[in-house]
Amino acid sequence: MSSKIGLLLVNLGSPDAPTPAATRRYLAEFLHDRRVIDTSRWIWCPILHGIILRTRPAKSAKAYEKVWNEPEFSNQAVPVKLAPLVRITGAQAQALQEAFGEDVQVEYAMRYGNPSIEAALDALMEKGCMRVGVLPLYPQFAGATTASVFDGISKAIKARMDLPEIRFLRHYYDEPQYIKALSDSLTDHFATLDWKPEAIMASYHGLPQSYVDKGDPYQAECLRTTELLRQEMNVSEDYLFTTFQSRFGPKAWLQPYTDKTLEQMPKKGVKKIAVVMPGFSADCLETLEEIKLEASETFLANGGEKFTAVPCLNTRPDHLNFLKALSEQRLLNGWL
Ligand SMILES: C=CC1=C(C)c2cc3[nH]c(cc4nc(cc5[nH]c(cc1n2)c(C)c5CCC(=O)O)C(CCC(=O)O)=C4C)c(C)c3C=C
Ligand SMILES: [Fe+2]
Ligand SMILES: [Fe+2]
Repeated sequence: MSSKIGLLLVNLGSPDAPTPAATRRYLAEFLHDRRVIDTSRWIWCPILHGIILRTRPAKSAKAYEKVWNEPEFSNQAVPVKLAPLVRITGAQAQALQEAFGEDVQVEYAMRYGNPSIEAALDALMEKGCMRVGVLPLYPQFAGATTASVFDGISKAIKARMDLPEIRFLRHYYDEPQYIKALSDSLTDHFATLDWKPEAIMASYHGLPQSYVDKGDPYQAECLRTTELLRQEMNVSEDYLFTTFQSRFGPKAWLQPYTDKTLEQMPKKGVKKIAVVMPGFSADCLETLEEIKLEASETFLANGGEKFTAVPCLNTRPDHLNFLKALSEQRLLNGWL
């Protein structure tokens, strides 16, 4: 007898509330993941417990507070009291559920915090889904994100006597429909401006350089994403280029750094810039606070005149159509 089919969307996760206590719980789970921080626990745990978890939660909670209700949604069932990333991922899951109808049960989960992977898998199995496709919502593969979702799935099913059949998507950075949606999102966003960007910065979340040196394909996939977008838009390397944001700690991360590049651009004659963030499938702290609020200030304080952050693909119809086709073709094929 054929069982029901489940689709599980997974993204990174956020605190349950923009408070120091909730942010501390979230950061403690996140920053204990060896895929995220590979330093020996003898060295890392004293730093994490003694310094980071004492200082960063209050600072991060303030940052979350600034963007908690952004972007505003008017007509969705997912409550506004959730963080932007969780809310948008919930809205994506809801839209995909409506698009699939009875054929596929769609749930969403966060790698850290709530709703947990365990709860989402429980929900799918309770609905009788013994075939589950897992779609990590990271276009580019990284050990710290995609592989960590794989670990999260393994951990969630560890104590189960019975398992569903599970398929896992590794990345989708080079899918033509994704590149086209990015390009169209730029066109649509530029149509809302009364000025024309002189350059577009494609800013991706950073990663320690050492992870790439040990074989992580993330940097190459980010560079290729920008190249494909450049081809789609028919623009030059000077006009559309890659940088890496969200550096954490004293080690070298992937370069060029987004903030340092923004400081230099006005001196090089670029005074009007747009930033697109193709590595984020939903707006979150790193796009709304770090780029839309902080990076724009950096650019303007250094002689820039106009700055705009392009919204992530979020619940754009072309993004949802793409995620549906991607799931059908690369996860659920032969099951439907
Ligand atoms: C400390 C190491 C970190 C690595 C390595 C890292 C990789 C990485 N992260 C994302 C995507 C997101 N990260 C987000 C927040 C965030 N990231 C780190 C640290 C690392 N990320 C921290 C400590 C935080 C929390 C916020 C803070 O205190 O600064 C988010 C947003 C979460 C939200 O709630 O909105 C995303 C998304 C990728 C893609 C990646 C590697 C490629
Ligand atoms: Fe610890
Ligand atoms: Fe991160």
